[in-house]
Amino acid sequence: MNKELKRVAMIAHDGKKAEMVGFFKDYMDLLSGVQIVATGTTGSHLVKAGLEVDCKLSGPKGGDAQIAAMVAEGDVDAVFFFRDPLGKHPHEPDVQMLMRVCDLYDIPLATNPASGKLVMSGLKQLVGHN
Ligand SMILES: O=C(CO)COP(=O)(O)O
Repeated sequence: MNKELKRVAMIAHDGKKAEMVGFFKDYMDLLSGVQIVATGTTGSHLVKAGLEVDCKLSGPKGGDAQIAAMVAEGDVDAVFFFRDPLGKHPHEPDVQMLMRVCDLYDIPLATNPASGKLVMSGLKQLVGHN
């Protein structure tokens, strides 16, 4: 089945940012022409790695909430949110809200690189990408 892949969201807690940048370098081909939205600091790392990114606010300052709103409005096709299960996050309610909204609207949500790989391979099939 061929479907247009318009926009994906990328978010990583501090302990996972380097892993996220490495992860996405493997999917540059698939992502060419796909809009990327990210929380502020994650986005700045991805920009440094050569991606074009719509950077929202930093997560603790409302970035997760901004991306949740985009998901609710049907503007995001998949969310890659590499969470740090060992960290404490002052904006944990926003984190939970983003994940809840993904579940509510049945939007693929990968919270670690292993599930990220599976979502990416699903997206490849969806868009008929080799
Ligand atoms: O806190 C985050 C996700 O909850 C990520 O935010 P930053 O990308 O701004 O660090």
